[in-house]
Amino acid sequence: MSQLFPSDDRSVLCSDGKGVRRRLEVHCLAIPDVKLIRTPRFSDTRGYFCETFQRADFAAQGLDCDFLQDNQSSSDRPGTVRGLHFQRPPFAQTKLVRVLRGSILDVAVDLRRSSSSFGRHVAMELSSESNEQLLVPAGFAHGFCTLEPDTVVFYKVDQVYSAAHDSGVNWADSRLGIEWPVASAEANLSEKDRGLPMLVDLAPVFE
Ligand SMILES: Cc1cn([C@H]2C[C@H](O)[C@@H](COP(=O)(O)OP(=O)(O)O[C@H]3O[C@H](C)C(=O)[C@H](O)[C@H]3O)O2)c(=O)[nH]c1=O
Repeated sequence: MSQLFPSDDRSVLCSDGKGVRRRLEVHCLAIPDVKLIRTPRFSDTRGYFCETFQRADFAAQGLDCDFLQDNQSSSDRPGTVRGLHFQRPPFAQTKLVRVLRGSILDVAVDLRRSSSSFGRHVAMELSSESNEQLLVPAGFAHGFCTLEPDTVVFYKVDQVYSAAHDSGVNWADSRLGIEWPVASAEANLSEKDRGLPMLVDLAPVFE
């Protein structure tokens, strides 16, 4: 499990109309381009409220995200694996991932051939209670394994779906070194995902 690096000192104090101070936290992970994001949660006797994305707040942290589409998936069983997916250029997607119900191990694999972290990954547990989101830039394959029944994942993407550009790498590729919380034989996944290539067999996609 990746350790959180100290967030750089660009955490932003953003004020709202009521003068209430709130802080958008952006933390670098072991691959710095993948960010763990915490947005403020305002709790009271009813429960909580939080803004989960606000373009200007993100841009003030150098995260200029122009999201075009929202996605949501629900997985009935723990041990359900979706991924590792990406869209090839020019439909490559940056994703902002959060969990609405349940929990996941969220994984991003660096596919940028010129990157010093090519083939390496970050893995981060996200849950509906953690108030955390993962920002996965274009150039990464993304996938997750659910840790609880009835887990709902919501994510914003900055490029629309293109079936013709949909691609992926095999989640069970041992060379990736991903410590999944489910054995390959027990995982629940699509036939499409079972047939994805190992990284060594994947044609170069991202420079
Ligand atoms: C991604 C997507 C899919 N679809 C259709 C295509 C299929 O008929 C159906 C299921 O698609 P798929 O099996 O690719 O769904 P997941 O396995 O949840 O894929 C997603 O899971 C991993 C974690 C990701 O990061 C990707 O964003 C995304 O590929 O939804 C659409 O109509 N629009 C879309 O944007």
